[in-house]
Amino acid sequence: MAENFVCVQDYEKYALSALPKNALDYYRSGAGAQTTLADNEKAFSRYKFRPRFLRDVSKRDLSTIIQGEKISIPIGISPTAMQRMAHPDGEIANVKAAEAMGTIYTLSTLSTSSIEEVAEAAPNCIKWFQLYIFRDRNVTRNLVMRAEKAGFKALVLTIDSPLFGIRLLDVRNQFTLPPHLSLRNFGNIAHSKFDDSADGSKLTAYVNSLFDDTLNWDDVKWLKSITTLPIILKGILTAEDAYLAVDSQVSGILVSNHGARQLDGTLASIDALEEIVNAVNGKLEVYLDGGIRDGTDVFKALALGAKMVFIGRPALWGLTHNGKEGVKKVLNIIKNEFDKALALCGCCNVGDIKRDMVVHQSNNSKL
Ligand SMILES: Cc1cc2nc3c(=O)[nH]c(=O)nc-3n(C[C@H](O)[C@H](O)[C@H](O)COP(=O)(O)O)c2cc1C
Ligand SMILES: CCCCCCC(=O)C(=O)O
Repeated sequence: MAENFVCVQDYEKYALSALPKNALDYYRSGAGAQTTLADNEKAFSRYKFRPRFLRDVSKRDLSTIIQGEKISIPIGISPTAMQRMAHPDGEIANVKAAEAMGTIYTLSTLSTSSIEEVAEAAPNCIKWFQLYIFRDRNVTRNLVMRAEKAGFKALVLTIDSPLFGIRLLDVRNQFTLPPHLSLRNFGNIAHSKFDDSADGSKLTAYVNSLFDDTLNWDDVKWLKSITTLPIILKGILTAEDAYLAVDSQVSGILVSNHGARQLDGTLASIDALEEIVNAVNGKLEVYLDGGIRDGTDVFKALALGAKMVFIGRPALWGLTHNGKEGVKKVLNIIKNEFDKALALCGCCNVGDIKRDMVVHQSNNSKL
């Protein structure tokens, strides 16, 4: 019963019991030994609050401005591929939930609903389109043109995936897309299906055959030259790359380790955040995803300098339970927890959140 679901973990537990193994393992797994997967969540608990009191927190406002657009909560949806494995309505349910909550939805290139279907389902949602760069640049160019035409407001270029991370569960399961589903952005062309004769994960074979592992900063320039949409670089984990992002005049950085699915052993994304925030020094907006499971995590990320956060798996768990309503409920749970954390730290809005309201447990004398 959804009424008994009071936290993200309740939805996760349900998904673990309800999803077929092929889909569940694909959604939940991380790369290699999955140390970063665990750390993405655990790392948040190493940051402690320094709450302020006696500040009248009776009137609160959770809204914020992102890329010039007002959103109701600083919690959006990150791109996750193939959402119809979780629920028959897949991306359509997810984007409608984001629309109902007044926040941003990011559609994956590898979606099981097309750009146009998603745009039509939620015309009032602020939608971003996540891009992978294909060897055949015309494929990517065509996706960009379609996203622009369909009213998407930004392009999220994933830079951490020139090739596919090793996810052992997918290799063992020989992961593939169920036969009734396809990658809907590619119509009937070969790109819409995996090659089932390949060994191991069929997604690995797909990516290796079509994605461009020569991806480099010139491709960012190229992308800028073919679009007027703001470009967000997803996957930056170091100050060095953050400086290059500023130089390349993109509009934002999403600090992310791809939900720990690409390279095991990177920093948890919350631990990488501050170095990047300091490097960009306000020259572009910085966001974070990875391991957000609770509204207190949202507060900590904002205190460390993120303008907003995004969730990947929690939305998939909500979707698995009951489509749009499940995702809405997950967003509402995190929203409510964030609202309480805000008030209990002495803040009325996101602008009140200050760096010194959070301290790393290893560093509590050096604020
Ligand atoms: C099942 C799954 C599929 C994903 N697919 C994509 C994708 O297509 N493009 C992309 O840039 N990131 C993808 N990601 C990474 C997410 O955008 C995001 O970075 C990550 O899920 C955030 O971590 P979280 O799941 O702990 O919230 C995927 C993640 C998962 C779990
Ligand atoms: C090169 C990585 C492509 C992975 C495609 C989907 C995705 O991002 C994920 O499974 O994670």
